[in-house]
Amino acid sequence: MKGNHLINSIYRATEGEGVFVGRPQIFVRYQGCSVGCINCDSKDTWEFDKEMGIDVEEILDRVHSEGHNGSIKNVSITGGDPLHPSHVPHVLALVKALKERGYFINIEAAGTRVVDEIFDLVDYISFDYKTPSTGVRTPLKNIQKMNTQYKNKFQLKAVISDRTDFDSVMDAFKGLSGTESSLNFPWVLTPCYNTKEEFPLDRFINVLNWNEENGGHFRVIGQQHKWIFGPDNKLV
Ligand SMILES: Nc1nc2[nH]cc(C(=O)O)c2c(=O)[nH]1
Ligand code: SF4
Ligand SMILES: [Mg+2]
Repeated sequence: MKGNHLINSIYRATEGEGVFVGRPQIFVRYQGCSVGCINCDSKDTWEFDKEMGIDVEEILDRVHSEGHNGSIKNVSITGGDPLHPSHVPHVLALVKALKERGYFINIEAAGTRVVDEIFDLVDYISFDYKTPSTGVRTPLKNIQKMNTQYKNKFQLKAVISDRTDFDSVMDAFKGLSGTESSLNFPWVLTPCYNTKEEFPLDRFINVLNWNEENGGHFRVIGQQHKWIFGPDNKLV
């Protein structure tokens, strides 16, 4: 181990998900996740492998070189689960160092934890709403907290495998509508594109139709990188 940041990979690619789709950025992917989503597309990132430890200076060097020597200033911190308690102090140090160097930072949050010390410093949070097909739950109180504290700097992303998943997002939307004065953040539905499957055209069309038939509250945004490179490619 050469440092405390367990890192799976650092690479330049184009954002393939959510409201920033199409934007070039550098991904810093932490290694280690204990959330356990059934349909996770990056199970290779689950193990907390100490051999993958590097230090913050090395991350900063690689972010700089991957970003064409500092010309790309968008970074997305993902995983794995960058908000696992064992990653948090290291992610916090990385976020501070990147902010000092003028980077815009998005963090991918699994929806299971709201981590104020990190969320206060990053520019944007892509917060998951875990649907039934994941086997994991996002408590509504987490979304309420995001809506109160991080207005204008987060999106809610939900992977949709089937109608049950769509209905659970509708239930969350209706449940929160009763308690919140506004729900003005983007609700993004991501039609699930599993590893080793063909592009799921029928599922995609179903999600579009369910959204249209139920008030059109959500934005349906697929995983563009999987259309281009396939669902099993890494570093894209
Ligand atoms: N292109 C691309 N965009 C992404 N947005 C979020 C990703 C993730 O794995 O967290 C991801 C990813 O793996 N690739
Ligand atoms: S939180 Fe992310 S990396 Fe962890 S199991 Fe779920 S989808 Fe996979
Ligand atoms: Mg991915």
